[in-house]
Amino acid sequence: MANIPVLEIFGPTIQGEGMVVGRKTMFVRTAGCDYSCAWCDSAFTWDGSAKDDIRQLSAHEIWSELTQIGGKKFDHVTISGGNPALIRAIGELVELLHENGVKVALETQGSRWQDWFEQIDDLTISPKPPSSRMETNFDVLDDIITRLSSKAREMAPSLKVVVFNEEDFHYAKEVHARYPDIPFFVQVGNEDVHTSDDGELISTLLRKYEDLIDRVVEDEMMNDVRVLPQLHALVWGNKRGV
Ligand SMILES: C[S@@+](CC[C@H](N)C(=O)[O-])C[C@H]1O[C@@H](n2cnc3c(N)ncnc32)[C@H](O)[C@@H]1O
Ligand SMILES: Nc1nc2[nH]cc(C(=O)O)c2c(=O)[nH]1
Ligand code: SF4
Ligand SMILES: [Mg+2]
Repeated sequence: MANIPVLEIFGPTIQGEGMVVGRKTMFVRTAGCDYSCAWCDSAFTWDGSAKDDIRQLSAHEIWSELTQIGGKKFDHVTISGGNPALIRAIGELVELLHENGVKVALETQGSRWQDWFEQIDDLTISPKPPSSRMETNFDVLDDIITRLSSKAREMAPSLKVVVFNEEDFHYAKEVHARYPDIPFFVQVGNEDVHTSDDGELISTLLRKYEDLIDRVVEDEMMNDVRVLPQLHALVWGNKRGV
């Protein structure tokens, strides 16, 4: 059985972002990313700083740890990273979770396709705006969206763009216009992913949330859009494992 590089397994907590915000869930965070976003809040997954903490686990070992930590207090698991879409073996984990009656969400940036995407219940694709200093390959993204849209399934993907500035907002509008039928979310960017001053961070994030709401409210191209903060950041700041 192929192994999966894992950095964190935690929960139950709530999904703090996007299409199933507020949903009680466990998290599995994989190691490794094909991007290096300037403002990544999980840079330890790819910058080498946590390389000694990476564990190569089988799907069964991950399931066993999920139940050890979460007991019977969960029926939903979110796989994030890093970019979990780099790892083919996650297909086995998705299958195992489903066999156990657990729903599965995925967080990925839309730079790589995996056949197991079609099995994901809540799939969030988060293409990266200019402030990240990453370049979106729209050929790849078009292909992913086409494949997911052509499936007559209950599962529908969503798009989530993090916005830090005017240029990012413009990028978000382009992405929404390109895929008008995909549920679209804009998310407040956290500019200070290292501070432990929760009070200061939370008031800044709430101010930025209001700014982002204002932008969306005033823009006729952004009518069918949801605006969200990272709920977990408002509750726990930059704390890891929540
Ligand atoms: C750490 S990423 C891991 C999954 C995948 N690599 C991706 O980027 O979609 C999880 C989510 O956090 C978002 N994110 C990362 N850093 C952020 C920050 N500083 N502020 C707001 N959202 C951030 C990403 O855009 C993504 O939607
Ligand atoms: N509570 C909580 N919600 C989240 N939504 C996306 C997360 C991520 O890091 O991918 C995340 C996370 O790390 N914690
Ligand atoms: S794609 Fe996701 S994990 Fe990778 S660097 Fe960007 S935000 Fe971080
Ligand atoms: Mg996070």
